[in-house]
Parts: sequence; C-alpha cells; structure tokens
Amino acid sequence: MTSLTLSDVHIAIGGTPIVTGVDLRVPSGRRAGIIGPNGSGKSTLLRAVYRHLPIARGSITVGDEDLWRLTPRRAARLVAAMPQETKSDFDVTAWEMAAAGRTPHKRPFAPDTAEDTAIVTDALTRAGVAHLARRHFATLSGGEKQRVLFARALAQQAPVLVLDEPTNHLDVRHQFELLDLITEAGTTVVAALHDLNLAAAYCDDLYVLSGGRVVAHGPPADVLTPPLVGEVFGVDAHVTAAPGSDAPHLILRPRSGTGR
Ligand SMILES: Nc1ncnc2c1ncn2[C@@H]1O[C@H](COP(=O)(O)OP(=O)(O)OP(=O)(O)O)[C@@H](O)[C@H]1O
Repeated sequence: MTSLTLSDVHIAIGGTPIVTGVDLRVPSGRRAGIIGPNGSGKSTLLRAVYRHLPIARGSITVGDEDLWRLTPRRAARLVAAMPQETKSDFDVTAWEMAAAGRTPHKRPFAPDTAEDTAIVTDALTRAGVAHLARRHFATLSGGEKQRVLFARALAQQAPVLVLDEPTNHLDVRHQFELLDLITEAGTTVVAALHDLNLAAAYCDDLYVLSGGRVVAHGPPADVLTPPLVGEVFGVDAHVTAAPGSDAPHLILRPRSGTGR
C-alpha cells in the first residue's frame, strides 16, 4: 500500500489558474473525499493525479515517487483512475475496456496471459458486470459503463485509486455496492463526490474545494458543519448521526430567506 501526497499543487488551463496551492495527503489505505460546488476544480485536480493534465507548480508523490517524473507505464502501475467521461465512440467491448487495465503490466501488443484473463474476469465479476463482457461498451447504460470503468481500474491493480464522481450514474443499491467494494479493496483512494452523505459515510477525510483552493479539510464530522456547508454550498444544513455509524448525516434545505 502507498500514500498519496499533493504539495502546493497549482494547475492552469489556457493560462487561467484553476487550482491554486492545494496540499492533500492520503495515508496508505485511507480514503479522501473531495467535495465542492460545480466548477470548484475537483475534476481538474484529479486529472493531474492521473496525469491527464500537467501541474504548473508543486508536486504529486505516490509513496516516495514523484508521479510527474515517472514513465507513463510506471505511473499507471501506481495510479488507476475511474474518470467521469471516457471516449466511447470507438468499437470496444466491455471486456476489452476492462482488459485495458492490464496494459501497464504487459509489453506492447503482448497478448493476454491466463493470469490477465483471470484478473479481468474477477474485476468484471466484482463490479457486477461480467454478464455484459461481450456487449459493446458504447451501447451500455451510464451506470453499466461506470461499473465497467471501475472493473478496468480494479484490473489495473494499482495501489492508488482516483475516482471522479464514481456514483453519479448509479442507482442507490449500486452506489453502496461500489463504495463497499472500494472500501474492501483497501487501496488508497481519492474521490470527488457530490453526495455529501456518501462522502461522510465512506471517507476518512474530506477536502473542501472552493474556487480552486482547499478551504477546509479533516474528518467528515469536523468539516461538514452547518456554517461551512452554508458558506461553500449556499444551502442550510442540519447535522444528525447516520444510523449505525459515527458519520454525520446532513439534511439539506434551500437557504432560508431565499424566498423558496
Ligand atoms: N479545458 C478547459 N478550458 C477552460 N476552462 C476549463 C477547462 N476545464 C475546466 N475548466 C474550468 O475550470 C473550472 C473547474 O472545473 P472542474 O471540472 O475541475 O470543476 P468541478 O469542481 O469538477 O466541477 P463539477 O462539480 O461541475 O464537475 C471550471 O470553471 C471549468 O469551467
């Protein structure tokens, strides 16, 4: 297992600063959630962690390895991603999409070994989509695609998992199942989540992004206070306890006095 550390990370797109001075540390095997309103920079930050977007300043380290100094192959052995969107216009099956997770473990154009096949089968099974293996990825529903992409990330067997809104297409049962699977996998996780209650229930620490900066971080109970939620998200929050757990549970309402 491996820790993930972001130090003073700055990201600009087309000369415009989007993420500014982010420090974030996920100890080995722990789960950090990134929350924040639309456009606050969550996806941009995660794209830098899975090397789809370069950083302008700062560093990202996995264990003691500087992610941006590694070969793509080495980086992909350390960090697997389940991005929000994937180009699905080309003609691959769900199996081939999941099997792409094995690429960093193989020589270029090498065929799948029996071990690769077993790992991909196991990943599709754990993600609950083995029955879709022969279907064309482009024809799957949003939630089915999301679970195949999760299978790809599992097949990659990387110690760090980056998840961008992993539950946004999933029905409630599959939301819980996916987050339980992630918890059982025991990998180091950084995930952007819109659902504050799922974030509170499944993450050890939360980082709140607003305007590309971290404005609060810590255990969910310390971060998800009514004043913080009011200030960052512009809604009223009432905090209760989640049934059978120590995690806070929020009841959210439109901000009083907004005329709604
Ligand atoms: N390629 C781009 N060119 C210009 N601006 C961009 C680009 N990508 C992102 N941005 C801007 O950067 C900001 C942060 O976007 P990002 O997608 O990281 O936010 P987010 O917190 O993930 O939002 P959401 O909750 O809506 O998914 C937004 O204002 C967005 O418009």
